Amino acid sequence: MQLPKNSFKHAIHAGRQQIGFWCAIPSNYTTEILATAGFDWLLLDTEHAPNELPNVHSQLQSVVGGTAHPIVRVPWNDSVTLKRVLDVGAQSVLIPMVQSAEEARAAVAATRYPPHGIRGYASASRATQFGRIADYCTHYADEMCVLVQVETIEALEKVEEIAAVPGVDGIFIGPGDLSASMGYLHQPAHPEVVAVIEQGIGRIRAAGNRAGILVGDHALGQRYIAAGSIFTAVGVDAAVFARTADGIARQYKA
Ligand SMILES: O=C(O)C(=O)C[C@H](O)[C@@H](O)CO
Repeated sequence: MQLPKNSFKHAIHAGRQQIGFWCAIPSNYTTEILATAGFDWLLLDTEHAPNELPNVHSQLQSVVGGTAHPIVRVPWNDSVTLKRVLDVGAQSVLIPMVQSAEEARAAVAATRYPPHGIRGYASASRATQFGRIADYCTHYADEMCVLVQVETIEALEKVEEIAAVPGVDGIFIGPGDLSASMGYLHQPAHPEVVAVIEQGIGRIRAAGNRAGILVGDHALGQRYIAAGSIFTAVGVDAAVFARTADGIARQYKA
């Protein structure tokens, strides 16, 4: 068997915009619906969603055949969690709250086998198609995509150093946590936050790395894409479901 190509990684390295959607609902059923909606990538969240590894496994199965490449967000920059998520077949990971180049190096090391890192070896994991991908250990890193989240003002100050860490394929600016760190909790679209995000995207690009963001609003999405965001999540399933349900209920219950 062949190691699957990571369409998302190759696209962002080639400068092709990747439009994504955030799966906060921990369900293989909703993930399957979204995987065939036309997005380029889906974020399977285990940081802020009640989601565990067996369910991530079924979400990864549910996207096969769709258009969207799955990216798993781990709850923390933790080598054990990353090892388990990679073993179950994730080729792309998003790692929250990376505050320095040292933490970014630790994140990359957790995804690489020795001598390049500390990932533990498993002979028959789903990642290797149960041992059927004969050259997995030779080529896995070519198809591995490591995205780190920069989401505080302190981390943004060091973004060039983080961007220079080998193996960091992209830097996602977390607008919610960044706004909180700026004193604007729950105001990710505050003009000062938006200005800092636009500058951050520009600095990541200027440093030769790739920037990503999450927006809940089309105009802001266009603005960040214009600023240089190359992987852009444009909605969150739980929020879309809640707002749509609220609207339908209001039509009858107002
Ligand atoms: O800081 C942020 O913003 C993020 O990291 C995204 C959030 O976790 C959230 O808005 C996704 O629902």
